[in-house]
Amino acid sequence: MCFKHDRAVGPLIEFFPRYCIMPAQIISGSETAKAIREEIAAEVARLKTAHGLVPGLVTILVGEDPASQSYVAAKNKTAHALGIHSEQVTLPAATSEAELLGIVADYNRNPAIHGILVQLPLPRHIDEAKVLFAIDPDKDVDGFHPVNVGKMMLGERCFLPCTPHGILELLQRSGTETSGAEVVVVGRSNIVGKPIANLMLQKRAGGNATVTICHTRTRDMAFHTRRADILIVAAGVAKMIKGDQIKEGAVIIDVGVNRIGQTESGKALLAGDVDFDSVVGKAGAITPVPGGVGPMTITMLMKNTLQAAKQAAGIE
Ligand SMILES: Nc1nc2c(c(=O)[nH]1)N[C@@H](CN(C=O)c1ccc(C(=O)N[C@@H](CCC(=O)O)C(=O)O)cc1)CN2
Repeated sequence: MCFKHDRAVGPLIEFFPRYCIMPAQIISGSETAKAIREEIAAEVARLKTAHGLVPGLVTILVGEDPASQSYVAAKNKTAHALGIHSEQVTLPAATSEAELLGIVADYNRNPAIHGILVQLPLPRHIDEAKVLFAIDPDKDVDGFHPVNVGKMMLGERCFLPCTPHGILELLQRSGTETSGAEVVVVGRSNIVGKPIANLMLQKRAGGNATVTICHTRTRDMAFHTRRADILIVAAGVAKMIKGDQIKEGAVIIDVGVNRIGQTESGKALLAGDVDFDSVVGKAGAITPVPGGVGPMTITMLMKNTLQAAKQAAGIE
């Protein structure tokens, strides 16, 4: 016997026999993001009244990738809704590396802009590292500059990359105990896999866990994923983790946003890196896609922009 992952059935659970499959708790990124955004909006309003300070963000988009266009639009819309000044620079795909570096240099000098975000991926002819390294580390609200990456590794105060930062918040606010837990990260990207593994390891960042990182060359992936109390999947492969690859009661953080088709109304049909339907009856808790980690990424960008503005103004 089984039933849907509908929280409305919660009160009925005690009447079900023990062999019933309990659905996982849904860790809602949309709800958590909403709560954090309210906190940010309140602080932005306070800064304006008390200090005449308005945090400023610039988003730079090169090319016409539809997903990137929608993420950048969402970033600007969210900034606006929270009272953060935002500017969008949209450049053709043929923009040269030198032109882009020139624009970054201009914003490095612009006192009204506290945060600079260059949307990734960049067209192939542009050296991504060169552009990210050109951003002033004090305005690097993506947390991708080596100064911030190094500080993060050392547990120093810095801008944390937005997706891993969002995952930390989701774990903390959902009451997930990470200290001493077996955490398995699937994926080793610079944006998610490497930083979240590092943060989960660190005592200071709140992780304090035992961490394993799996990747495309890992020989027996399921051997590792089945040991995880907390499984974080950022592999970019739709539905790759199935129910038989996880431990009963594990907390599953699904970072994947894969476009697997279209709905009847023409909207993109999304799937995570985790096969939600086969996992939800076995996991203790899970983030959905959409509505899980994604909304947290944009929210933590706003939090970093607020932090950048306060640091620039010398406000604690
Ligand atoms: N400069 C950066 N580039 C990229 C980053 C980043 O953090 N900085 N991360 C990703 C893309 N990304 C933000 O830019 C991002 C991805 C997904 C979402 C999101 O809200 N997803 C929704 C679904 C939205 C949809 O319909 O596609 C969800 O999961 O609910 C936000 C931001 C790569 N590039």
